[in-house]
Amino acid sequence: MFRTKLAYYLGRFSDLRFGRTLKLVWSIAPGMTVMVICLMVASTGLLFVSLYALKVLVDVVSSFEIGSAVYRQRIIEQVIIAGGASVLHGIVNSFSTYFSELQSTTISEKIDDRIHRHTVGLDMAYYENPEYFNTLKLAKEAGGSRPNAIIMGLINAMNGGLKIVAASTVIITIDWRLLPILIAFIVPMFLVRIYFSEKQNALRIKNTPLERQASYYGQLITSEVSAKEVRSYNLGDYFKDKYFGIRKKLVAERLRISLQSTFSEAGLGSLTSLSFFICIYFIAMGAIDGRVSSGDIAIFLLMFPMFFGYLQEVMGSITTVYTNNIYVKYIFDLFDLKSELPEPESPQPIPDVKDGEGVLQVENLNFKYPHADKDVLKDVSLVIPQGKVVALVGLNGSGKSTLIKLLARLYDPNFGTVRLNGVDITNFSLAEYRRQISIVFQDFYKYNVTASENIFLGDIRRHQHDHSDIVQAAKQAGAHQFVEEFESKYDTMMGRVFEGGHEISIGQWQKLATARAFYSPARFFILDEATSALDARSEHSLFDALKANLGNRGALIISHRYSTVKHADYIYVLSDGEIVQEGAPELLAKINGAYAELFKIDMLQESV
Ligand SMILES: Nc1ncnc2c1ncn2[C@@H]1O[C@H](COP(=O)(O)OP(=O)(O)OP(=O)(O)O)[C@@H](O)[C@H]1O
Repeated sequence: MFRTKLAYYLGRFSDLRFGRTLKLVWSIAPGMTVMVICLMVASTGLLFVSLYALKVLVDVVSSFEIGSAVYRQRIIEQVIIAGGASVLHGIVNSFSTYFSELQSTTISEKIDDRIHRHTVGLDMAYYENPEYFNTLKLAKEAGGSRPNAIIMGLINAMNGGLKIVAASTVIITIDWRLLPILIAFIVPMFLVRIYFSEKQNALRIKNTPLERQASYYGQLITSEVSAKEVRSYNLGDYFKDKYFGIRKKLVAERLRISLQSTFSEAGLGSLTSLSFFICIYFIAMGAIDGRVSSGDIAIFLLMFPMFFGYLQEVMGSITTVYTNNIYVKYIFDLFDLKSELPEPESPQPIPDVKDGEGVLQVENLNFKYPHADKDVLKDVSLVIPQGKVVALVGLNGSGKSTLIKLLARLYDPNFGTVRLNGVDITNFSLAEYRRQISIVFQDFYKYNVTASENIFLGDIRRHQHDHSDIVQAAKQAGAHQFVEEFESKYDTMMGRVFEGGHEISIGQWQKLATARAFYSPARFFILDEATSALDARSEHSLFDALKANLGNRGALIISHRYSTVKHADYIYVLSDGEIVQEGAPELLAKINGAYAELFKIDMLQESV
């Protein structure tokens, strides 16, 4: 039984990702790592020089001969060596601590940066997958400290090993039998610690989905996004109970293992005292036989707690390496995830066409969400020419927003093609293509930054905030007037998350999001219910501005409002993922089809 467990844990060691972790850390801070190792070795060396000088000092004192000048000289020498080495040890130790902290901070910041960079590069399909969120959570938790903890664990284990070798040499000179006694009593403690550390880690990993659930409920209680609903429906206690229900279960499981571990440690701890007295027995016998000097006894009494401490240091470091390795796996698992949207090896430039001839085109598109079982889009084809406003209408769930995600290349279709100016968009670099399309999403994001920056985010490649363009975009989107009314105008912080911020209405947020899209250099605008929160006058002005400033750009608008879509140049009607009708608005209004069915009531009201 014990052998099977041992084989299991040793097997887990062979699974360590030292190579990859070392490479990762080395690529980030090579010089600093060398420096930390050198300082640690120097500090250990100095400690033992000081200890050895002390032992010699005790031996010299115990072989005391009154009035001997040589004797006096030797005492002074040993005191100077021991004192000097001890002072230097303290200084080197302080620098070693500082450089270790510097190294670990640099490494965790850089790994955190890599995790964020990698995550941003992953495509939307991962956001459909709870497994991905588990990996991301564990990787983010691990990223800050664990790779460095492995390296520090390895360095500490080496350093502790050095100290043990040095201390063993001293102990062996007293009586060689002391060493196997000490080791035999301490190794079981090491194995027990690894065993419980493994148990705690396995529990953490098993409970990650539950932890995510608990933190989701925690967020519902504390986040500003849910604050209104939680209060108006009195959901605070309801979610709090769910949150604490899960937390209670998680804490109870963790504490149960901690208690088992405490019992085992208490039992094994008494073995340590036993080992001390067995050693004392051998030393006392040695003293009677004249093999052990007073210096030996003094140094053993000094050495025993130190030796025990070093062994613990090594055991602790190996446990640290072992534990952290389990979590580091998730960083590498995350780094190994690749975007499933292929980028061409040599991307084509976006083709320029004559004014007014550019076109964004969808051909026979079929699409099913990953993990879903039915097609959301079926054989969809449509054309958005430059200089025109095209509308896409349909009932809730008919597939309009999904089509936009494909136009933004957040997903690739299962079948069919999206073309820009005649070229399949998979031939362009993803970033370059996405620059051609600016979208106001139905669930656009409210950035708590200044009004100016909210718009600037539409084209961050312009290195400096081009204020006149920002104002122009705000005017087109109808945002200029309300921004100008703030004391700090465009420098006013939006939202209430940060000091001095101003909350604005949902319609005003929507105008800022639309200004962001207008600020971008895109050739096509896509507005997914971008006017849903606008009052009738603002909506009318927005479309006037859109048409007036469209120039050679094309626009696709999605709306459930007749007042919006009736001004489009061309309309597509989507029903259950299929285009069921298309044509000019006035034409469709006359035909008794899906379009007329959608806007029957609006049309009637208008004709009254
Ligand atoms: N991430 C997803 N994974 C699986 N199915 C999805 C996902 N997002 C949307 N769907 C499904 O795809 C279908 C189309 O959704 P979509 O959001 O495109 O509709 P829509 O026409 O934009 O609706 P609305 O007018 O309500 O905005 C719906 O049946 C929806 O349940």
